Amino acid sequence: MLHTRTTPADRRRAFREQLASGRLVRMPGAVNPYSARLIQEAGFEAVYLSGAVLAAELALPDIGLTSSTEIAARAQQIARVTDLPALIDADTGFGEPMNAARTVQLMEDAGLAGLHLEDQVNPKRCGHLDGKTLVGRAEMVRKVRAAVDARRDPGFLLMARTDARGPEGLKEAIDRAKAYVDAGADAVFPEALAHEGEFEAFRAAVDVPLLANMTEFGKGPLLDAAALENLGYNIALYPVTLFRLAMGAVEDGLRTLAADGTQQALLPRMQTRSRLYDVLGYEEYGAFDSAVFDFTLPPGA
Ligand SMILES: C[C@](O)(C(=O)O)[C@H](CC(=O)O)C(=O)O
Ligand SMILES: [Mg+2]
Repeated sequence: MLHTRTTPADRRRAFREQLASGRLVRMPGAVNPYSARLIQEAGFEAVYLSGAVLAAELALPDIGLTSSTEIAARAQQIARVTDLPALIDADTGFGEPMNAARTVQLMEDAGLAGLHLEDQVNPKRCGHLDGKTLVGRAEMVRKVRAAVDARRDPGFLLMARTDARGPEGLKEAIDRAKAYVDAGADAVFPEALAHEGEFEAFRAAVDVPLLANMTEFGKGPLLDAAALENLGYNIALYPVTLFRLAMGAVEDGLRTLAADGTQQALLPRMQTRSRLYDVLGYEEYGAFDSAVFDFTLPPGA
């Protein structure tokens, strides 16, 4: 009811334990606080806050237009309603190393379990597009060091993402990942690996927990959870999956509503009123005031 019963420290500890367990952490991207509760209820281990989704929900492309304070505010709303650890996509850290340092503290304060920073220049782009440009390795190392220095809770996970595979090849991606780990990154996100063999090579070369980005319509294969666990990956990321599903349903629904002049045909595809109230824990609010839950819903509602 109302909010989570766990503290950010509890969730950071749980996340570290999950990553050390050798079991795959399945991490769908939330589209809003409500969907974070659905992710938890469906039995997933962690929640992601995707930069692409945070931008798209503001009807913006994923090119680094959102600000750190803007996404921290959204992150706090999401972290507040789930007991799952939440990892946020902090893009390039929103500027120079000192901006990345401030971003770390904002995300700690938002109650998240960790963040990732990537080595693209600004304006950045989706990691699965062509034409990416990277900052120099030394500059990204400075950014990672600044993030590590700024972190106040050692439980907060700092993940480095390298976008090098596309523009510079697998070897450069591995070398950069190692440099970022030496600079203090706790985990690595190798973006846009092309096939299973590359996932394997990356795992063999890098010693820290690894994230596998299973984004749809991208450059890589959609490996299933069993395959990723066998490959030794620690996190399976489904960053934009719920957003794409939800928006697909919204578009279909709008077409039907416009064509039929009524939403009658859509009812079987809708979440019902009673299911909505279940997810919200509506009934439990009667513990504060019995008058808030003293009604019955009609059958089928
Ligand atoms: C993971 C990602 O950074 C995101 O913002 O969710 C994106 C996902 C996408 O655009 O499909 C990325 O891979 O760059
Ligand atoms: Mg992103």
